[in-house]
Amino acid sequence: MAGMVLEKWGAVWSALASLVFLWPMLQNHIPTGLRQWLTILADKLTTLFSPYLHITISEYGDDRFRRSDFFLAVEAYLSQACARRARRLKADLGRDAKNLQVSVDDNQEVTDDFRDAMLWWYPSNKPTRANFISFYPADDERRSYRLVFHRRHRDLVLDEYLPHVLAEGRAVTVRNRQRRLFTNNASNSWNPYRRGKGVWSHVPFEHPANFDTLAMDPDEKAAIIDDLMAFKEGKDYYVSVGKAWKRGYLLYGPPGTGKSTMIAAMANFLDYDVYDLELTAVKNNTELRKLYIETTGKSIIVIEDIDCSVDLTSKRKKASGDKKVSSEGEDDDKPKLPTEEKDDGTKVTLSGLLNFIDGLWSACGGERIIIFTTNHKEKLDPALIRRGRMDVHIEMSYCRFEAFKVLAKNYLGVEKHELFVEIRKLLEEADVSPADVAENLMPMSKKKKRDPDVCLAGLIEALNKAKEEAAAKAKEEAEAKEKEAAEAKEKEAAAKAKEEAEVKEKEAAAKEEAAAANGGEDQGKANG
Ligand SMILES: Nc1ncnc2c1ncn2[C@@H]1O[C@H](COP(=O)(O)OP(=O)(O)OP(=O)(O)O)[C@@H](O)[C@H]1O
Ligand SMILES: [Mg+2]
Repeated sequence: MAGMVLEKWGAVWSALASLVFLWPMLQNHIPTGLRQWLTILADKLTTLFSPYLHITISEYGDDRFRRSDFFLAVEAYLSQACARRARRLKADLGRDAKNLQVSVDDNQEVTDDFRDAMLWWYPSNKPTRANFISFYPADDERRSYRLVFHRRHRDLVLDEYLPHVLAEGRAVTVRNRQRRLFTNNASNSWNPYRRGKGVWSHVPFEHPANFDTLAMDPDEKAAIIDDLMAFKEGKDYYVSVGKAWKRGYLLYGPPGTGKSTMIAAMANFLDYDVYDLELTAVKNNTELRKLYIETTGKSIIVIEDIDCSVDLTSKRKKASGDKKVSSEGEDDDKPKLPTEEKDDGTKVTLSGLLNFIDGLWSACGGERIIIFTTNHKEKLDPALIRRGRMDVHIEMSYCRFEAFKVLAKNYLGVEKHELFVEIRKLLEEADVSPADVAENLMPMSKKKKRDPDVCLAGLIEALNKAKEEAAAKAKEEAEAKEKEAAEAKEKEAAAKAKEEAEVKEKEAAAKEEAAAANGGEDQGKANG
């Protein structure tokens, strides 16, 4: 008996299973017209009986290139502004990892009211490719939010509520923003699922540098701050002159003069994210462009030691000639690029980099600052650093007295000291980097114990040493030059003497010949 019942149910299950299995095929056999009509009918019935309207906001727009700003705003709005109304919350450490941040849990519906209108938000995760297994969820999940509301609130929602959500969401994002330091290099090594995708990985940006502690000429510093302010608030200006909202800075100078520190100070001053672009890790121009598109607005893109990253010098003709090939040449196995570039082990070309800085793509997505640093400005291709690409050239030079005063104030808390006069003189005579000066002012040994007298005396000693070394080096160089000059002179003299001897020899030979000829003539005459 039990067996019979089981058998019956078994039959029902298998019938159901085959229906489920066959449904997609059956669907194909219903004529398209009928199917459309059925869909419309179903929609009509729903609208007739359900007074609710739906709006869907999906993560990626139609272009599928960047995440939709509106989606991000909705996410922020829901996680913050509506958190109190949700039942399931999640908590995390917020900005600076100090305060707790509570937000709506994933997949939790949220109710909101706006001017007495009730609205419901439903999040959804839709896999884009159902039969594709990936360990990296962000890849094949497409998220969206659905907003449901009564149709009598239609105008209210479209005209007022959604703009309100956008504005509020953006404000929340700004408030909660933990500034980040991105790199394109780490992604290739530590996360195997992202290997080779050319995306950025990030850590919180926590560099403490700021313009107050940056040692340099006060006037130059003020000019830079002015420039940054003008940039930050210059949106309308850039629109009015028809330029992309971006600015390039070239920081050049010897090692240890504060180039990297300056970048951190700029980022802290502007409250921007930093993208540290490691050019040697970029495969080709296409990847470079991809990296650029993935950066967000309000960011500083940095390429440190640009002269060392890729050999971009003196290849411009070659590179721009190959512009088309290289910008589309993603295929690694096609040896289309010039051989010099292959030697570097990298295929980012100068033209690719120029496009990166001010090509059409560079205007996508908000304000950006691009900074190059180098120790050898003269090695760079003029095209790369011409105004318009690198708008401001900032020289970070050796420590002079004005810069020293800032360091003394930071490290020792002194603004005046009797030793300053001597230090001033020595700083004019010796080229030392701020990093060296700072090292001398930093009382690491217990003996110094932050005693300004001891530290400054130590600095004077170091400066004197640097001066002597510089003098010795200069002397050595001068001697070498002299020696070279003397050798050259000697060589010249020898060459001249040889030449003269040769000339003399030739002359003598000519004379002899003439004499011989004369002798023959005389003899002839005598014979005649
Ligand atoms: N102008 C400066 N003001 C304050 N501190 C400085 C300055 N220059 C250098 N320093 C100190 O020296 C250290 C090294 O400086 P930084 O890394 O900025 O030099 P850099 O110019 O980037 O050198 P490199 O060319 O070798 O990259 C920093 O930790 C910083 O504390
Ligand atoms: Mg540096």
